[in-house]
Amino acid sequence: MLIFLVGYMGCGKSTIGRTLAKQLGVRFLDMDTLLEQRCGKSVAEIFTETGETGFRQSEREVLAELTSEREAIVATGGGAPCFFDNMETMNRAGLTVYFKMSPEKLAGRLEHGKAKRPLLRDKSEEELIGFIRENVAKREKYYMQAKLIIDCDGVRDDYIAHHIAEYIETKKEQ
Ligand SMILES: Nc1ncnc2c1ncn2[C@@H]1O[C@H](COP(=O)(O)OP(=O)(O)OP(=O)(O)O)[C@@H](O)[C@H]1O
Ligand SMILES: O=C(O)C1=C[C@@H](O)[C@@H](O)[C@H](O)C1
Ligand SMILES: [Mg+2]
Repeated sequence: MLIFLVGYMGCGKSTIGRTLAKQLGVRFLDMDTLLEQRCGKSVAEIFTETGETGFRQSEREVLAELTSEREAIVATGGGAPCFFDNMETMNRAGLTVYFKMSPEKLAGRLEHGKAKRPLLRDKSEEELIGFIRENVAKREKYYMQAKLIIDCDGVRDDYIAHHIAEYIETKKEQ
């Protein structure tokens, strides 16, 4: 099965995705990493050199290539589902899972990881929570189109991984 993990920056797509892929014995792919390899630049450099428009275009191309994978866990870019018809593309190609997390929790996690994330890097500590609140509110209509929605606030990573594994099992039985 091809599984796309979606959600805001910091919700744990890469961390949990890697663990889950190991558990299920399938490949783990990270869209941001694939994009960096393809462009030979970091996400931050791609934003600086081509703007967000260029970044979203490359992101879309990476996603198009990924849809031909048969079995993998994909940690998507935090904004990927919210541009073009990307969410529809993922829903057609496989299982989509939204890691839903409150802006307060996300801000706490992202305070120290701003440098690598171009949309956050110029935000002060005070601005961060407001920006995340507004941005999540705009994006949720896309994230909520995921086939499986997991409320991740106060939930341990291993439980989230277990929940997804169980969901896949029940789908196989149907
Ligand atoms: N269970 C956890 N508890 C606290 N912090 C965590 C937990 N899991 C991950 N983090 C931290 O949250 C940050 C984001 O985690 P991760 O990179 O997995 O998120 P992501 O959804 O892939 O984000 P992005 O879309 O920016 O790639 C990291 O700095 C990581 O150390
Ligand atoms: O939420 C976003 O728009 C982003 C999330 C990251 O995964 C990267 O794809 C990039 O920093 C943009
Ligand atoms: Mg990630």
